[in-house]
Amino acid sequence: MVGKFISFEGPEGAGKTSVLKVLMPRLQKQYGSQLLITREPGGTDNPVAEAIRDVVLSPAYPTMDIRTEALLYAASRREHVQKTIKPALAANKIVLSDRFVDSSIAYQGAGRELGMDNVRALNDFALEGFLPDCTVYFNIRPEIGLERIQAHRQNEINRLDLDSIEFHQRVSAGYHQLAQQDPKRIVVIDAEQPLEQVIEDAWQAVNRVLKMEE
Ligand SMILES: Nc1ncnc2c1ncn2[C@@H]1O[C@H](COP(=O)(O)OP(=O)(O)OP(=O)(O)O)[C@@H](O)[C@H]1O
Ligand SMILES: Cc1cn([C@H]2C[C@H](O)[C@@H](COP(=O)(O)O)O2)c(=O)[nH]c1=O
Repeated sequence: MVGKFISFEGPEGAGKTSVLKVLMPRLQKQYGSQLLITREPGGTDNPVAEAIRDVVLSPAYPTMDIRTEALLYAASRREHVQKTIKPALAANKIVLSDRFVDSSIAYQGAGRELGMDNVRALNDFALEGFLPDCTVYFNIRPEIGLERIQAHRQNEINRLDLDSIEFHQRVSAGYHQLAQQDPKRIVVIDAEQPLEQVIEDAWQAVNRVLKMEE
């Protein structure tokens, strides 16, 4: 098996974490220690990236400058790629990340209106051309995702969950633009379906990539 890097993307409450919880044991059964599940901001066993996560998601800094925020995400991603993702791929592991660079282009570029191309350029500096082999995009109307979060997660709302519906609509439009621009990499699944069906669609998308070079 050759190393593969897959990212999950989508607006708040799209179901990425719920799906990962189910896919993780299935994939572990098949690939054992060759599987690495990670997330952004931050990253598995990556203290620097996790420290940046604590700052960038903290509700303690509601007035953080939006360029500072974009730079922090990119810095955390650089550390994640260099110290966690690339070494795992070099060891032929499968790396599955809950969010990656498309989150920055959609949230900071489109949502915060820094410009998708500007945020892409910032991240090009951090990533030096590195991208996932496949990105599974959980497509959901932002209102539905936010409703799910409000219903289930009253106690763990982060700073971005508190942004306006207009912000989340711009994020969603940004993701749609990304999916149109890169249909070979970004697989769109309907995240408004019942969870069991979303799990199945994500499973198919992941397996399509993993089976390619077996
Ligand atoms: N297909 C679904 N139908 C109904 N409810 C769902 C579905 N998928 C997830 N949920 C519920 O929606 C809430 C948010 O799901 P989850 O945390 O998995 O989303 P997420 O994409 O990881 O969100 P975030 O990026 O904001 O952390 C959870 O309470 C979960 O139980
Ligand atoms: C990687 C990344 C993330 N974000 C935002 C998106 C979410 O609101 C939070 C992450 O928490 P979740 O539980 O995964 O939803 O961070 C962002 O704005 N930009 C990024 O690059």
